[in-house]
Amino acid sequence: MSNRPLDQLEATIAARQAAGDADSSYTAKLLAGGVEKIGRKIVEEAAEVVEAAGEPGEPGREHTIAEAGDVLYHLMVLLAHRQIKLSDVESELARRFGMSGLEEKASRSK
Ligand SMILES: N=c1c2ncn([C@@H]3O[C@H](COP(=O)(O)OP(=O)(O)OP(=O)(O)O)[C@@H](O)[C@H]3O)c2ncn1[C@@H]1O[C@H](COP(=O)(O)O)[C@@H](O)[C@H]1O
Repeated sequence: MSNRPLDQLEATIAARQAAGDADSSYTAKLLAGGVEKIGRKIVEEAAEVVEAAGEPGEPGREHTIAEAGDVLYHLMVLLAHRQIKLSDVESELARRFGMSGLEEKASRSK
């Protein structure tokens, strides 16, 4: 098993999903709320990371790291809810390598 923190977090989320004990696990509680509850948290945390990124200096940088952690965690819970693996998202990102974001946007409007 990989010791990459994102892989370890994915495994923990999967274990909480399997146990389904919303009384002892925040992850299980979120999962029980479905797309609506998880999505609300992602939107909330996304706004917080953007706000933190606008804060100056090292405190702002540290705050941004903490809020980015919250966004990634909640996004991973949403992926687990939809039975999507981190590797599925990585494959999608790898597929885009070498493709300019501007070119991709232009190809969509053709
Ligand atoms: N990485 C995280 C993580 N990041 C953030 N959070 C939680 O996300 C919530 C952030 O929401 P807020 O700051 O808005 O706090 P809140 O107001 O209490 O949240 P709400 O009740 O409004 O949803 C807090 O409760 C945090 O504790 C996380 N909860 C869990 N994990 C990971 O998931 C693992 C399993 O956690 P449990 O499922 O709780 O056992 C943990 O060991 C961690 O590794």
